[in-house]
Amino acid sequence: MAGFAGRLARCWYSGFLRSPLQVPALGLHVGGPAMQTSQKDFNNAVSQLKLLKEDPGNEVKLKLYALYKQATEGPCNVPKPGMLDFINKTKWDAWNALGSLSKEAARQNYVDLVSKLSASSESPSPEAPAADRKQPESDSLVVTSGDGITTIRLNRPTKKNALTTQMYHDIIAALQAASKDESPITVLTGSGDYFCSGNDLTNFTSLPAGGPEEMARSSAVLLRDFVNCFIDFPKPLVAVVNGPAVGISVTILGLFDVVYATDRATFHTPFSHLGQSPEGCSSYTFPKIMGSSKAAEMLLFGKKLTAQEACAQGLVTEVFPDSTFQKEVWARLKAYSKLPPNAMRISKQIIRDREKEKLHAVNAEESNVLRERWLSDECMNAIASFLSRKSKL
Ligand SMILES: CCCC/C=C/CC(=O)SCCNC(=O)CCNC(=O)[C@H](O)C(C)(C)COP(=O)(O)OP(=O)(O)OC[C@H]1O[C@@H](n2cnc3c(N)ncnc32)[C@H](O)[C@@H]1OP(=O)(O)O
Repeated sequence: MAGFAGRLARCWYSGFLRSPLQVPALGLHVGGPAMQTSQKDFNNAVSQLKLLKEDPGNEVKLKLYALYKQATEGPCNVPKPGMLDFINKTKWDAWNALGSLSKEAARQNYVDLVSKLSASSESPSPEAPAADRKQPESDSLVVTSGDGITTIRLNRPTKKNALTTQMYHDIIAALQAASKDESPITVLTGSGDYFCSGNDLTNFTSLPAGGPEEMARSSAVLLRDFVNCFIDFPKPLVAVVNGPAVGISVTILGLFDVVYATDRATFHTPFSHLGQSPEGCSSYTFPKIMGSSKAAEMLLFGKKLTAQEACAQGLVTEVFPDSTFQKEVWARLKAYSKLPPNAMRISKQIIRDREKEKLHAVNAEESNVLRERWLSDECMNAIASFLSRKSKL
């Protein structure tokens, strides 16, 4: 709570929402006779917001921001921030989208929203955490164990399973727990039609107090820690690639033991398009797996591979028809999970251990290079462009 309240106190929020049209689309009051919210109710709601136990997420915070500005200052009449100032531009867009909504209606909507948030943050969690496993902090990751398999499922299908900062932390924790649990095999997969669309590009818009440099520094540390967990994972690690994969969800595949893919999957690392550079040890594993020129076509030019192509180049172990993918893959993994677990661990160790030191060094170097890249104009422009919906990769 201290973190969230602290951030609110600092300025309210530095997050992001792409479409300003979502604000009026949320069923908020637009005027009419039932406006009875007093200034006191509004002030109480402002104070109540600081007591929320959970961060309500960027979209809600943006809505709150717009309503607060409309309630206190009326319709937006300040100049629109420049195109590259994308955080302030998005805040401006959200406020501006409220149009001529009256101050009273904005106050009412603000109070209603805070009251809804307070009620949901007080209700008990519907699922008790499993006794033997710390559950992920967010619903965007689901970890289950059964039939000798621990499954880590990316569960943010409406955002194509893009990885939020919280999800990186949750995956690290899930891998650490899985490395010690009873299941002989660990699987990473996704919910919905995508495996994963890579790093959530809005991660870069929540600027900490230390500004972009601090954001780049902490992201580089997080990236290094995240990838290290894959390098060090001691048991058979299998990717069940249920759909297209982008960015870091492709690069880390070089650190998996086996990769099964549906024939709908594609593999795409648009780093140059984003003004970024390779991570996940791909600058080392991809040339080893597919040869340097095929690796360069993916990592430099962002060539998108079909599942069949990725299989031909050794990144994917086997491709299955989408109609039978889940059935075939899980049946096979269930059978593999009955093999003697110690033999599998030791075999993995002997295959992977001599590479570990090199992989850690590569990971550290890639993370450092990316730290610089994230501060470059090329990268900032590419992210601004994605967020303002001008480009799709
Ligand atoms: C701290 C560690 C940092 C590690 C760094 C890693 C580098 C990378 O991973 S680079 C790769 C980053 N990923 C991308 O550039 C992909 C961006 N997304 C897209 O190009 C497209 O969304 C898509 C091709 C993946 C899917 O296109 P499609 O038309 O099918 O669906 P959309 O309408 O675009 O997407 C639905 C929904 O999901 C949001 N979304 C998808 N991917 C991302 C993402 N990576 N970051 C943030 N949001 C994403 C998309 O904006 C849509 O949201 P709305 O419904 O709210 O508009």
